[in-house]
Amino acid sequence: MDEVLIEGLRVETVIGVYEWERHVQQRLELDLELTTDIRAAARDDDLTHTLDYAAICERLTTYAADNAHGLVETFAERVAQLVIAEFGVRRLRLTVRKPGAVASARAVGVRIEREAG
Ligand SMILES: Nc1nc2c(c(=O)[nH]1)N=C([C@H](O)[C@@H](O)CO)CN2
Repeated sequence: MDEVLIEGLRVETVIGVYEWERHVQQRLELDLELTTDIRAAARDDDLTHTLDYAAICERLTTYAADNAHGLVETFAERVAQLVIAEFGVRRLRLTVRKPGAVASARAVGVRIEREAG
């Protein structure tokens, strides 16, 4: 099966388990691998037959700006379910990185795989 890719999407959001983190915006970086079949889009050269990665990036940026979470795990799960529900994605792999959370690490985060249904 084919995949539509989004790599290194930077979003600003309220995220963290500590009290001070409830009052600041922090950056998360998202990678998504979205399983789909691109053959109809390629055959007809038609965006409406595939996943519009620009539309998904815009939606996730808005979601992050409008919602607060404690754990990166919670953010990842909500984003995965949103992408499945709103964009009709059947299967995805999502990596969420929180750069700067641990000074001695380039980034920390989670990676999940989810399927519709
Ligand atoms: N597995 C996780 N561990 C930690 C998280 C998290 O979301 N998932 N969060 C924190 C703090 O918010 C930290 O990022 C502040 O620097 C600690 N551990």
